[in-house]
Amino acid sequence: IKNKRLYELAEKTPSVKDSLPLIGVGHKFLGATREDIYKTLKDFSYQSIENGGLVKFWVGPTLHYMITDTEDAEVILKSQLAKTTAYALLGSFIGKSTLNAPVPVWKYHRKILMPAFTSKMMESYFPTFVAKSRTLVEKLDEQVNKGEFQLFPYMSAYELAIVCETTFGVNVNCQEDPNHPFLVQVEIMMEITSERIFNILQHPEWMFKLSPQYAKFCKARQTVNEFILKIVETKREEIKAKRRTNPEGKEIDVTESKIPSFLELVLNMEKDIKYTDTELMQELIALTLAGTDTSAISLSFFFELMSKYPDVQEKVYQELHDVFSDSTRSLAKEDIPKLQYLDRVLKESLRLYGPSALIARTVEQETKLPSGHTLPAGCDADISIYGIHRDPRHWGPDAETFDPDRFLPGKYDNIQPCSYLPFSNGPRNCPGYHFGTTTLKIAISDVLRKFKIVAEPLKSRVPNLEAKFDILTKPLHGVCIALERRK
Ligand code: HEM
Repeated sequence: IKNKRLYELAEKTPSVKDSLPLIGVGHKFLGATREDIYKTLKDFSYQSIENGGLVKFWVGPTLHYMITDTEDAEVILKSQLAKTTAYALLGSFIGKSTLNAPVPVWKYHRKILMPAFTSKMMESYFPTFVAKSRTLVEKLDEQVNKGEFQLFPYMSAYELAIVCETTFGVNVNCQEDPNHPFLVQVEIMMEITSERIFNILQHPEWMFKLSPQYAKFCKARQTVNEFILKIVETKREEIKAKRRTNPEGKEIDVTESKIPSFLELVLNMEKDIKYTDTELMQELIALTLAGTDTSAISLSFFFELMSKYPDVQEKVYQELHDVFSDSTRSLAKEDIPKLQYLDRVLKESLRLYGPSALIARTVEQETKLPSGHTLPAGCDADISIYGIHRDPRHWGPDAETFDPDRFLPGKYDNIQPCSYLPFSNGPRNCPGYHFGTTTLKIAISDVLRKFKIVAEPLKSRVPNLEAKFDILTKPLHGVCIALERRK
């Protein structure tokens, strides 16, 4: 009786195929591998496109809508800010932080976080981005002419080094070891949690505790927590050492002239900011996850595409050569607008293989959508970025084709705002957009000037790269490429 309205409205929308009474599509997820989950979500996205942008499915008692209509997506992303149970499960390691917190907590966290992403901060981060990219090139150089190797760990270590030094103000030397324990253990937690999201039997904490993965999860969480706590302690000590008492007996920070990192800002204002030690640790883990994995995946898919399409790689290289000539200097801020082709290739790579294939919101108030459908309060609205980025209505009949020139000025100008969503949209969009794209462009410009990325080229312009659902979309078997040094 309580859910009468929900059932009434659900009846009005077509369902995905193969839905069963009571369990809905639960059977498709139970015991499924992360590759199977990715395939099922892809399949639902295509069914949503075929149905004009919206399709429903039940996972047990929870009603979901898979949305690929861009105007509907915009309304949801701008009006519904609460995240779903799936994000709450991330709470086992990030508590209630910016990424997944309920709306009132999120508002507070986001306000504290945003000063770390101003353009002044971005400028202050630039030298760190460049230094870490140089180290990345040095590390990759060790792999030249040694055959195929896994690229992803190098990309993760590069992005982790950047996040730690810029937002925490600490150099963690993780590029020395691409299999850094923090990165390995974070991956384990993400794997276990993504399987848990689609296994409703493991949603209650006590059931999860009985599962065989729980011990492995706890061990991984401990390593990650210790890594972050050590950073906080190091920083606290540094700040203490730099504080002096002025003649009026007031404590002053002698590092005032330097732009403080996010962590320094928080620790300097500890009396005003209401974070407990655990909350601060969890917020930092969330920030590290949000900043490291997304960018590392984006870079890995980008380089994989370059290995599959050598002609595109060559054009990127030619453009870099036109801008830098034979100089070995790194990218400067002023070079970015000159690299128009690189920008198009990166946009196209993020369209087809962005790290977020799906974002979800809980619909808290009944919402009428521009398409005419009404979503009931209490359902989950799943915005399929995967589907929106491949919908022929926005991207034409060749939507699946890898074609950077679809982003040429003139062609791209008329695209609707929510047709391109690698960084989401609305108040809970990605605050790290500039940060992320700048780290990507610096690494790409350094790596592609120094090396040719080699793998078996693809004959088809439809890449069909294999992927899996690990909360984010990751390459199924990593990215295996070889490197040749350019003359
Ligand atoms: C290519 C790189 C990146 C991509 C594609 C990306 C994508 C996204 C997307 C799609 C969301 C929305 C998630 C959702 O609604 O469920 C998001 C949120 C977020 N991202 Fe990024 N991101 C990237 C880099 C970064 C970086 C470098 C940082 C920080 C250093 C960052 C910090 C965050 C945070 C804190 C949120 C949560 C925002 C909120 O809920 O208010 N991201 N990102």
